[in-house]
Amino acid sequence: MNGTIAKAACIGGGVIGAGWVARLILSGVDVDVYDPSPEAERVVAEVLANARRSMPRLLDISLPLPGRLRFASSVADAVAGAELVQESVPERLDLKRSVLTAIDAAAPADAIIGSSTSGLLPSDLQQGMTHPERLVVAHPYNPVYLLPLVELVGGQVTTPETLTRAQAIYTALGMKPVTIRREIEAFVGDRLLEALWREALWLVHDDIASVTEIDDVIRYSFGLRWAQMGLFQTYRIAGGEAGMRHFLSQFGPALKWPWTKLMDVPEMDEALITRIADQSDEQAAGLSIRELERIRDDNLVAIMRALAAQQGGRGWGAGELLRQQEAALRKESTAEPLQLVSGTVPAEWIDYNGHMTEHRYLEVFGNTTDALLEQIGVDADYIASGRSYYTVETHIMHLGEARQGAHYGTMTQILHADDKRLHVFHQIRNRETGAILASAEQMLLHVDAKAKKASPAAPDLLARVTALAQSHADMPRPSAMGRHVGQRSG
Ligand SMILES: NC(=O)C1=CN([C@@H]2O[C@H](COP(=O)(O)OP(=O)(O)OC[C@H]3O[C@@H](n4cnc5c(N)ncnc54)[C@H](O)[C@@H]3O)[C@@H](O)[C@H]2O)C=CC1
Ligand SMILES: C[N+](C)(C)CC(=O)CC(=O)[O-]
Repeated sequence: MNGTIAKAACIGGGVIGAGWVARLILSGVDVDVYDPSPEAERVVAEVLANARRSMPRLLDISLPLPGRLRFASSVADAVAGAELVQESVPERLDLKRSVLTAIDAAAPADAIIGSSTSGLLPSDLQQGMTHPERLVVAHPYNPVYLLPLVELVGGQVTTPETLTRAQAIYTALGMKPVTIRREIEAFVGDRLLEALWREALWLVHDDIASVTEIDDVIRYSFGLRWAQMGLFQTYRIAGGEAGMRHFLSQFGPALKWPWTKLMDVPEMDEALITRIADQSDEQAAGLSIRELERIRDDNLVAIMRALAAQQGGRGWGAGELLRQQEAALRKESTAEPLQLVSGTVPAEWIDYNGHMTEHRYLEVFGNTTDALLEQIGVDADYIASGRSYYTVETHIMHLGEARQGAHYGTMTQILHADDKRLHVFHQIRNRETGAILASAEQMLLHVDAKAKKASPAAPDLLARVTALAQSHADMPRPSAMGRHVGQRSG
């Protein structure tokens, strides 16, 4: 089922609601927001600015053109025409019931209603709704515009069709929906986080460790492990060659030892609050929330892009999801020439002249060629069969400057393809101004990597690349085609 939607409504535009707005807008969905707070527009604008800065850097392909953002005057005004309504008001059952009832009364009959609740039961939220069958808990993780998980939890009267439709909608937003089999308070993620949080509070309460020391224990060890393998797979490995069964037999008894105070939680009195807050202030070292958010976002993008580069470029974990999202976006891209790679010029690409340095252009063109090869079927399996393409010639022309933060996109035209040669013309353009920043004419040769010599491409691959070349045959030939270095223009 195709879950692409055109319009959504976000009721509540705080930390999480604004994150939903950002993910939806940058996924090309029009969003109406309703939030009575006078601060809502500012908060949404600041979170959206963070998302515009980071979300495009996750992928090597352009995100869809952004949707339209509008602030509505009421719930009814916001939900008109919405296919998805995402509720993100404060975690109070009475307030959520009241808001969900108002949404239910005004939303289109086929709209899905998702609640961002961190732990309230969907069956409790459904009380009082006229159409409770369309309510599903859709619990995200902060920042919503970068972390892909959304826990889907149905209530007693949520229909299977609602869950299926919700899966498709959130998947189309580039997310990883995980449907929890039975409702339980705090679902899965927050129950696990709550266990860790309670223990951490005791450690601070009993002055065993400070907030910084606890955070360092997490981020220099299992925090890194959990970013790519979770808990069980990590412990399977920890069991050595005998695997999980050995791990359980060896470490199972520890579960009976008094290692934990989990069944208890320290009194959150003023003394403990002050101690935690003071230590947290010291840990923040003067950085504002927005500065910490940008550091967090840069780190998350780097981790997820690193995961996307694993397994021969097929990706692992959250990185594999990024590759799947890129493939889905490429299928939607009917534009000619091919738009294969996009991104935002990061600070580390800027040289002493204050603009994007030259080798980064070759990096972008190289990524573009890789994306083209992936699209025509030169994937890990094809390469494992001992065949590939080598780039044998590149002529790059620098036509404009790219400054830090510039949003760029590539365009690729196939100039010629035969059984051994693939002649392409890439361009990098500024996606906001349309200015062409650079071009690269490349000749690729299909090779038998074992014999180290040119060889004919596999018939099905040749058919695909020939068809692509034919679809580009009517495009105007680039004026720079065939130029040599130093040739006068005109
Ligand atoms: N902060 C977090 O890390 C996460 C929070 N959540 C859940 O998301 C929901 C919202 O939490 P936050 O965004 O953190 O809270 P928040 O306090 O940052 O935002 C709540 C927003 O709701 C607005 N609001 C209050 N009454 C409203 C009404 N009647 N109609 C429309 N808007 C109204 C407020 O003005 C505020 O902007 C909660 O259910 C929370 O458990 C879920 C995942 C993570
Ligand atoms: C603290 N919290 C319960 C609101 C956290 C969540 O619900 C999920 C998250 O983003 O950690």
